[in-house]
Amino acid sequence: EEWKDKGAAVEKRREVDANGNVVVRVVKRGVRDFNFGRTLGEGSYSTVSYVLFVLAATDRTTLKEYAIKVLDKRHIIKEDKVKYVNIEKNTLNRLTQHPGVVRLYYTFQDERSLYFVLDLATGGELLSTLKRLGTFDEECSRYYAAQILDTIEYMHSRGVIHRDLKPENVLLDDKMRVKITDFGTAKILDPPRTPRHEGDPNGVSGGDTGDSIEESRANSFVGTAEYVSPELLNDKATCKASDLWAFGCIVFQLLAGRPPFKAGNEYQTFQKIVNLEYEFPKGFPPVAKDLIQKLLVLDPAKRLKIDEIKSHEFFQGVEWGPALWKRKAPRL
Ligand SMILES: Nc1ncnc2c1ncn2[C@@H]1O[C@H](COP(=O)(O)OP(=O)(O)OP(=O)(O)O)[C@@H](O)[C@H]1O
Ligand SMILES: O=C(O)C[C@H](Cc1nc2cc(Cl)cc(Cl)c2[nH]1)c1ccc(Cl)cc1
Repeated sequence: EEWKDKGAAVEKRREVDANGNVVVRVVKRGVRDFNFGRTLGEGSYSTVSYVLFVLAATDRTTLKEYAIKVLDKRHIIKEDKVKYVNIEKNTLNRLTQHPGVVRLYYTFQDERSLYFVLDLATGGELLSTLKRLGTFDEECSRYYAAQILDTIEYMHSRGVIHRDLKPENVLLDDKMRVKITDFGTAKILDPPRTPRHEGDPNGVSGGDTGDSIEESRANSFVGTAEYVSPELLNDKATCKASDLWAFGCIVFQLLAGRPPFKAGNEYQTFQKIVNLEYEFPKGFPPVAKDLIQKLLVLDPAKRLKIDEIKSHEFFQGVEWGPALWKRKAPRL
């Protein structure tokens, strides 16, 4: 069927030419500029998912490989998800300078679909690797946890709270390096319009701080049960520390092979979270246990900050910054 390409995206690239002059190359891309290949994944077609599928695709001009996420316009409008799509686009456009975030190159549309052209993460989901191996040893856990934490630090520095961090949303590239995805439910902390009252270390924004309807709708979002923070359950508030609660759950899960809070149904899982009901399996490494106990703290203001986590004994010997992304992934 002829895909009449309506809105090609335009990307401006600054390059240096043979004579050393900086030139700005305008790159226009649409559906017809790609050869579409294998299916990488299907949208979960759960309530939030408006994703039809994610396909591998090759740029016909540069032969570079991408992942192209195809969204169904009709479904988005019917499910009233326009806001999520535009949050995903705006968030990804703010997070372009870090190896740990799936990079967005172009967006375009035709009459039926919207397209996100993204980094291709050929290593699949961290969750799949974890399920295959059962648990990670300490060295592997440290490597993946460090890259995830470094990426969370970058997101927060750009005023973005992910709000749905979980092993399914941590993809791996061809060098088994972390690529965090799924920003449709992220929160962008725009510069405070009104002076926030003291004691808001992380700019907590909740339904009752007089947020606009839009924001309170965004706050009506609840992440994935096992990783939801107590503050979201108690007062519908999300803050940067909520991502660090999820981080604590992920570190636990890498070493234990299961998340700390898991019950027969969502309601029971939520009960365990707000009552901090979890226990470590026998033989759980004590240093990791100490770190997790300082992350899975009910009061978000009392949770370790990112700098304190980076200097925790669990990350002893980890070289933070660019070096972290140059080292070879430990053999799983
Ligand atoms: N950049 C990518 N590279 C490779 N595979 C990807 C990429 N983005 C997504 N996928 C695969 O496609 C699947 C669906 O994509 P995505 O998670 O964005 O949609 P979704 O509707 O949010 O799905 P879910 O709700 O299951 O997370 C993912 O589970 C992942 O396996
Ligand atoms: O910002 C842009 O580039 C323009 C559009 C904005 C936009 N146009 C839309 C049309 C529909 Cl039907 C639904 C949504 Cl969410 C839409 N969002 C756009 C196009 C593609 C993608 Cl992936 C996101 C947003």
